[in-house]
Amino acid sequence: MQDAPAIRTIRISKSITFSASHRLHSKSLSDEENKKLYGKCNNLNGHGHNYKAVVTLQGMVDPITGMVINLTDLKQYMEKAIMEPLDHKNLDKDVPYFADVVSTVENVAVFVWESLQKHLPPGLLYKVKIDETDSNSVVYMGE
Ligand SMILES: Nc1nc2c(c(=O)[nH]1)N=C([C@H](O)[C@H](O)COP(=O)(O)OP(=O)(O)OP(=O)(O)O)CN2
Ligand SMILES: [Zn+2]
Repeated sequence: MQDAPAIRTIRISKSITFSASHRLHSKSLSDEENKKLYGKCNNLNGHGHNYKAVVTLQGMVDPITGMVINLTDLKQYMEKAIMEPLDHKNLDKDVPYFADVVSTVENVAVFVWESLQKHLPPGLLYKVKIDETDSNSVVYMGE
């Protein structure tokens, strides 16, 4: 008799890049306070980034398919949840979520998490990492 196959938990990641412009500005602060806090990032013209989003899922490896998720399917979910709403957008003007939420990289990560939760099969999302520049990045795990 054969042993039952081990049920293993794996974390699997896929990354994409998207380009977007934004301006750091809080509606809860005066213009002067905004300028003092955000400096050049509060300039009216805004500025752009090539963001990188790394999405990590955690789940069981299906013993039949050998997969936690088909990475081709994950790519489609990321297109819907990340590329469609954010790529080549002005975050503050084009994305309703950021109308009253400051478009920091922290809040971009929360947006991406919440958007993915609407598109992915339940219970799989583990971690979202957003690189805003080569030197600035955040990790959000839904806490
Ligand atoms: N907590 C946060 N602080 C800042 C954010 C942010 O999203 N969260 N964003 C900015 C700016 O928008 C900008 O994206 C980054 O600014 P900065 O790090 O000063 O960028 P530089 O390219 O000039 O920095 P280097 O480290 O020299 O690459 C600011 N703060
Ligand atoms: Zn910025």
